[in-house]
Amino acid sequence: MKFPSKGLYAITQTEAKSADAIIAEVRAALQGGAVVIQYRDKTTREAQPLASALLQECHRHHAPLIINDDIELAAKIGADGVHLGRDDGSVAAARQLLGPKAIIGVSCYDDLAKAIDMQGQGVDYVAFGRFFPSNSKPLASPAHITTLQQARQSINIPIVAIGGILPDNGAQLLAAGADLLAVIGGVFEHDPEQSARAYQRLFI
Ligand SMILES: Cc1ncc(COP(=O)(O)OP(=O)(O)O)c(N)n1
Ligand SMILES: Cc1ncsc1CCOP(=O)(O)O
Repeated sequence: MKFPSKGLYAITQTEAKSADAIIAEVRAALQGGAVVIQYRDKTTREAQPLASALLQECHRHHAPLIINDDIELAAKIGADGVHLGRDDGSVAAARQLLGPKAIIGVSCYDDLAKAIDMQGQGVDYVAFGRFFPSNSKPLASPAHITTLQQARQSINIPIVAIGGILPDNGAQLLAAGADLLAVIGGVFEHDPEQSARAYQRLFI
């Protein structure tokens, strides 16, 4: 499945939630208009059954499921792609295991040179952030809106912004050059369907 060129990229919140609750929340976010889902699980639960159920749910809504960190899990369940951070393995390894059609995204934090390098390595999107303080990842280091503006000039794959993004602070990131807004708390700490709708209105 192709990575969307714009829209809400919703990332699961998994701590202290049952698999059924996570599936129901993801379904609601998709109904509200999320165009991509990322399964991000820092718990010790057995990931494969939940990730497979989320993949089915995503495909019912024609949205790709991206697996955070874990290339092997993505391969095992046939996910649409993987998101790689600093310590999560190379783009080449992911491409080799997942194949030419897989979506590969990378965290570039506040580093435009890295994003340009990653684009050259054939990734499908680059992500910058965090732009605002994030309860979901309080120690994430800050990125500057000027980085998004510069990225817009030199990057021609989708640009994702992340970190503390709410319906009322997201528009400035889109104006600066982001194509997609990646969100955990703003969607999953509230009514996910209504929240997703509020983000979706930023893209109309
Ligand atoms: C879309 C998107 N952007 C950035 C991140 C952060 O990834 P990473 O730096 O690997 O940190 P963790 O998410 O693993 O804590 C992301 N997950 N998704
Ligand atoms: C995973 C990650 N990386 C940088 S900020 C962040 C968390 C984003 O979550 P929220 O939308 O709740 O701030």
